[in-house]
Amino acid sequence: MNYAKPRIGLVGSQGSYGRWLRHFFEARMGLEVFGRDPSGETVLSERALIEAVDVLIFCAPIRQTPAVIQHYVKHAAGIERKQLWMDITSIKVVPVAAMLASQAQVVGLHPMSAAPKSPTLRGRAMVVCQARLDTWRPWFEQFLAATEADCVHADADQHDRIMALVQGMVHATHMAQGAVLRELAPAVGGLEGIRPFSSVGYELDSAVTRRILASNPAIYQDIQFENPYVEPMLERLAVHVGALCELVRSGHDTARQQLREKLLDKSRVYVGEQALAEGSYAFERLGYLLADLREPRYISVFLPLDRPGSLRALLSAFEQRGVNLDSIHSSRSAEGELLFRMGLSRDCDADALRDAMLAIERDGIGRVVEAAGVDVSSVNP
Ligand SMILES: NC(=O)c1ccc[n+]([C@@H]2O[C@H](COP(=O)([O-])OP(=O)(O)OC[C@H]3O[C@@H](n4cnc5c(N)ncnc54)[C@H](O)[C@@H]3O)[C@@H](O)[C@H]2O)c1
Ligand SMILES: O=C(O)C(=O)C[C@]1(C(=O)O)C=C[C@@H](O)C=C1
Repeated sequence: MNYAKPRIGLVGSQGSYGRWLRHFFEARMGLEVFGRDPSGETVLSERALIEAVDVLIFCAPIRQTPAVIQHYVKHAAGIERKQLWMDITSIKVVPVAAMLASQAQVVGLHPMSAAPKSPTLRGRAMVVCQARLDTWRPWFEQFLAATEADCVHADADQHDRIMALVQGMVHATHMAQGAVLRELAPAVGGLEGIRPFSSVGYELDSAVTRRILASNPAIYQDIQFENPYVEPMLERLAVHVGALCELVRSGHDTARQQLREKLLDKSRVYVGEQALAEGSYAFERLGYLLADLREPRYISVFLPLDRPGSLRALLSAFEQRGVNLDSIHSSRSAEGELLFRMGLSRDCDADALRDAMLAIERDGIGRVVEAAGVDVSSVNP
């Protein structure tokens, strides 16, 4: 076993996380990566893949993963004894138990986001279920540090119970919102007709719903069906929505009182004052952020030089020309490129802005990626 520079095997190497992990291990950790995937990477047989690697990672679809792992356990037949096997499945009990049937050391992982466009998992949580870890521990610690994820340790059962709430409940309620919108929105102008009426809450929920609908449907299907703690959660959800419907239908003052007690007062006490205040403030801050991002006058600039002072140089290009900025956010393009997005005040002078944009390009401060809401058509960055 090469504990210092292990060879990595990816089962499901052509999928969205498989491709991200390959790049991560090669570019961030300098490791050699081998893969197998029925859609496009079949040079190595299962057995040949196991023989070629020190660390094997399962990143296959949720529903298929337990059977895929069992298949690899059978093919390995003991040669995996000194290896480390891991998986990144959104469910943990069954895949981890399947890996434990091998003789390898075993860790279950669950990154709490889709494969990011960034090279690491910085700022995202990752659940770590250390099931059988011994000689691989030092390398494993290095690996976790390299991911830059906010790691939280749990056993597999605790993970699945918590995910019924963090994922099962959030996905279920938003899939239901999608279905209700599909049924009721057409009568009130459709989604475009509703948009100008948005509250912050609607905008946030609508973003979650659209994210789910835009993503791989198998993930959302499998999380509902494969996590055994989801069904009891759905029952509670149905009880509360059903009860609310009954209360509203009855329309009595006592029903109003019951709504307040059951769905507001009791939960308010449960959440506690401090968490309520923090959540309420987070909502307000997201509201300001959404307002800034909705601002129709803005420019987005990519700063190629990641070094102290480059933001100051950018800002001084505006300052020197008297261009007033309403907001500034570091953000990412849809392709994952780090950008500074600056909201421009309503009285922004187009000539001064054009001049600032030319200076940003000419002086090598940055690249203007987008300019909107002010006519700067004569600029040719
Ligand atoms: N996408 C997310 O948001 C996300 C987040 C965290 C964890 N995960 C987990 O990562 C895993 C992969 O998700 P993804 O988004 O990359 O899915 P994906 O569908 O993009 O990729 C899965 C890959 O597995 C391959 N595959 C199918 N059967 C296989 C087999 N028998 N052997 C080897 N490969 C096989 C498929 O061809 C596909 O390329 C899932 O278990 C999922 O729960 C996904
Ligand atoms: O789309 C995203 O970025 C997600 O966070 C996807 C999401 C989720 O919605 O919980 C979906 C499945 C994975 O197990 C982890 C995260």
